Amino acid sequence: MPGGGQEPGSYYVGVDVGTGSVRAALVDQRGVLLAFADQPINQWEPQFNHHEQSSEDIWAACGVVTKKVVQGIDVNRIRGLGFDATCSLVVLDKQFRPLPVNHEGDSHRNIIMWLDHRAVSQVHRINETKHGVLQYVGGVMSVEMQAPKLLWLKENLRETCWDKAGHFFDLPDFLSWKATGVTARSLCSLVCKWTYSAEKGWDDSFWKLIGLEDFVADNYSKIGNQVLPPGASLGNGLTPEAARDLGLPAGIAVAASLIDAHAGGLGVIGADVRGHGLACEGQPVTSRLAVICGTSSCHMGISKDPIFVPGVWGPYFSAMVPGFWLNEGGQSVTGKLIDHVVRGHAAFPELQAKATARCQSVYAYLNSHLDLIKKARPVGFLTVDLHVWPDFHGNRSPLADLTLKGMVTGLKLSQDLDDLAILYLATVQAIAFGTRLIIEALEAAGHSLSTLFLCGGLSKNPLFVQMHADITGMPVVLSQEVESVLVGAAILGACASGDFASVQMTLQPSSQDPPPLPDHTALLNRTRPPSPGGNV
Ligand SMILES: Nc1ncnc2c1ncn2[C@@H]1O[C@H](COP(=O)(O)OP(=O)(O)O)[C@@H](O)[C@H]1O
Ligand SMILES: O=C(CO)[C@H](O)[C@H](O)COP(=O)(O)O
Repeated sequence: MPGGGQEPGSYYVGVDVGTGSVRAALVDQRGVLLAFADQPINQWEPQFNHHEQSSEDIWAACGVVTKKVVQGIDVNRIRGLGFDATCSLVVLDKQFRPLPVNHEGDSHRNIIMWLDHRAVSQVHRINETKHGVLQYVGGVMSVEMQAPKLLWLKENLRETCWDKAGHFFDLPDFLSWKATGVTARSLCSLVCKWTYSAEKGWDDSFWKLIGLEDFVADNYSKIGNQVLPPGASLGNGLTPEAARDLGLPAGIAVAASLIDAHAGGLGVIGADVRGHGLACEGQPVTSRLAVICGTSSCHMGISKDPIFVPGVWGPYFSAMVPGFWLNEGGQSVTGKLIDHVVRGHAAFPELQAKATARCQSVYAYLNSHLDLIKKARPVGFLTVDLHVWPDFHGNRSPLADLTLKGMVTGLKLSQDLDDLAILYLATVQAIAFGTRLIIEALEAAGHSLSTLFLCGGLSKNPLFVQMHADITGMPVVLSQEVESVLVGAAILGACASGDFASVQMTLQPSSQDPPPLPDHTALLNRTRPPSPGGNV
């Protein structure tokens, strides 16, 4: 992190709220991760395509992990705190108490999760308006964004939720409010999920046209009328109450947040790759595509000028890297799809027993099993007769069609461990081909990409990484620090503390010591796609 005026020995805390768990890290001023903790979080699926969480559960999990990562250190050296989270919708009443987002009236479940697809009719009507704001979400609004979910609440839970609601937050903004009492929203969440424009603000005509004129009438106080760039310092920092909840000192700087994919993008896209002979070395940062792979995969490409890519979210100005436009491609289920396919297979109990006996994860076992059965052929050739279409939860990009479903062709009557391993491989390949389609759409619209930077839980799977390199034909860079999303969150805390002037400063590779944050080393993988044997 060049040019930082930080005190020696300063620490920053990053908190990352993913779909399945909350993670925290203690990071030093060089971007080195000193401590890590995670804690699973609850999810409810009361009916098909309804996915809910609890903001109280999530806040409690934040406290568990932050207390763990600061154990045994001098907490007075902690200078800043940053949050990132999934782009789920949190609903609170006028006194900031949770409100139910379900027909059961269970106010503990007050979050409509990002992957919830209940608002199909609402998003269809929004897209039929062809309003100008849709140009900035790839031409088609996704059912996973907030406007259709808000309309669903108004049309379906008028008395129990809508009429009582005082505050609708994106989850990253809920966390920064909970920590500071400041209701300001991050430019990242409002631009990417709520149709806010960094240049023009809210568009009254959009909200009136879709039947949510209520927000215009109260000057957007329920969805945010104070907007700050990610990394900006909020109010007087951590409140005494939040400090007790999190086990951190009151008054430390707290940053305006980022969505999780954007924190991951920030954590990897500025990596210092000098000396590895990569195509992107010496090239502008716009030649890099960050791919954040967890429950979903998000493909983050930046540009100096706006690029309109049909079916790819954005262009969003300053939503991830200040001063740059962002296009965000995505696949709604990737980690979740692999888990679904593997766990649902008849041979899964056998796989689990064998992996446990070897003290391995099921994925490490499957990867070594594929090595055994590939015989003399490269692993990619095992799927010549088995193909997966991976849109089990619709297609986010570039087809932007939520009605699409998954498909498998080439099934046989046998269901043994070999079959499971090959189906798993075909699924991973199908996901990688989905990434290739997104890259092709980005490049057709004007992006010029040469290198992938992967992070997130799936980037710990060597087969997933290798298939992405093979199928896209691009080198893949993995960060030395595997928890790059958390490094992104900690960067926010470092900026809010004033130790670093801007988020952008942390991205400039420099020859000075200490090295830029994050402290990356490139791990390279360059292979060409196999011509036969490709999946799909
Ligand atoms: N070591 C690993 N090997 C293979 N897959 C992994 C590994 N670690 C995590 N994953 C996969 O990554 C996905 C979760 O990634 P994560 O970034 O934790 O998700 P989220 O942020 O959505 O909670 C899961 O599908 C999980 O199976
Ligand atoms: O829409 C997104 C980012 O814009 C993400 O898909 C969503 O936030 C979930 O992320 P994850 O898969 O890491 O849990």
